[in-house]
Amino acid sequence: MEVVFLKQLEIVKPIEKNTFETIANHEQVMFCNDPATGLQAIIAIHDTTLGPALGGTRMYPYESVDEALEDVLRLSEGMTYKCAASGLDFGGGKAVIIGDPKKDKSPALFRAFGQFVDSLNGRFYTGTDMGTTTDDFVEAYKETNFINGIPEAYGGSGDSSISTARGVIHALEATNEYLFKNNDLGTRTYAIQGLGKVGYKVAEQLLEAGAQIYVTDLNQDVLRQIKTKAKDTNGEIHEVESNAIYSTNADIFIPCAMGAIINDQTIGQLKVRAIVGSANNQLQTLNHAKTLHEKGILYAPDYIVNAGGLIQVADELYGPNSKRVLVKTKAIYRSLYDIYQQAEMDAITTVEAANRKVRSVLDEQRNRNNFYSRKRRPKWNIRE
Ligand SMILES: NC(=O)C1=CN([C@@H]2O[C@H](COP(=O)(O)OP(=O)(O)OC[C@H]3O[C@@H](n4cnc5c(N)ncnc54)[C@H](O)[C@@H]3O)[C@@H](O)[C@H]2O)C=CC1
Ligand SMILES: O=C(O)CCC(=O)C(=O)O
Repeated sequence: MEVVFLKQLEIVKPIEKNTFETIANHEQVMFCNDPATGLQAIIAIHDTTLGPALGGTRMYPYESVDEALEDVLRLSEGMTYKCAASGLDFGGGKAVIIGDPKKDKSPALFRAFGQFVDSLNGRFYTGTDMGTTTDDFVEAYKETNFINGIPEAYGGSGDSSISTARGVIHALEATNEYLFKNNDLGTRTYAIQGLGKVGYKVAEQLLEAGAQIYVTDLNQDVLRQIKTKAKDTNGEIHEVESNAIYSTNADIFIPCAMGAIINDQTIGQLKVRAIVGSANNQLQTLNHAKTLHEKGILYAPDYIVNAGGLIQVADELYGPNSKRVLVKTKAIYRSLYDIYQQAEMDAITTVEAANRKVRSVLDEQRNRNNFYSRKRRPKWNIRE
């Protein structure tokens, strides 16, 4: 027996310390592999202090597993902050599927993904993000109840990007009020990067308010559509080249595409007074918040601005109620305005002011997580 035991020990690989160091801030990371459908996905659960992890699933043609892992770790951590700052009883999680959303999708792939989500038995709820749509999650929903942001016809609350865009609009109003003492959207100019599910709706609402907007997207179809739309409004639209968006002479930059776009290469080009967008993880590093502060550019922390969709999909688990979602999304205005004021008062960056708020919410819940409180956590209306 002893020999067998030793032999077993010999074949056990040494613990890959670096992998654990990489995920050191996270509670759990799950690699999902289904050769039959080609599914390769990573689910990251950052922190469940406030409740089960919640966060969308992104599909993107990552060049390597390391790149996908880095993205999902950053995104899931951001969700912990977003849930805490929005006063939601959920923790931070996110998933990424490695693949090209234009070529690699199939109903079977999303059903397989749904099975992996189900295996977490309610530790993780998910729905759409960049590269995925509500239709994809109708497939996943066939395999698990832990899906949100599905169409109304399936008992869900529908497209969450509508609420995200609404939240961005409230954040723009709060920023205009803070900077210009006038929250009228139509009197300002805006540079929008990305006219996808969120950016397009923001652009539409700004045009309807009579604003002048500069837009860029890699997709020519959406550019054509928004220009046609502009003709029916009092607004004005100008298309700019992809990289020229950073140096556009506008009042506010609205990033609605990829993360890490505020970096050493772009920061020096910015001419705007503020950055207020939906993209997750806009700052490449925390140091970039300091640089923006020093340059006098007001930065609206992304996880405050883009919380509308999260508010909607989290609310769905109490039974969809669009009026309640509207009220909660409107609170983004006050929350952001308070962060601007707090940062000014304490002479800190807006990111630090928002992070302090998050830390106090998490600490408060940790104190409450005692022997008695565990049983009293909210019960969600999970669809059968
Ligand atoms: N959909 C939602 O409700 C939420 C989205 N977000 C974040 O907001 C951002 C946008 O999300 P969605 O609109 O859902 O994504 P989407 O995939 O529908 O749209 C992204 C758009 O950006 C364009 N794009 C990509 N790279 C670009 C570049 N370099 N220059 C210009 N345009 C570029 C794409 O062509 C596409 O039209 C993402 O960072 C996402 O994580 C955050 C919270 C909720
Ligand atoms: O907006 C959603 O559908 C889910 C929330 C989320 O993943 C996000 O806010 O990034």
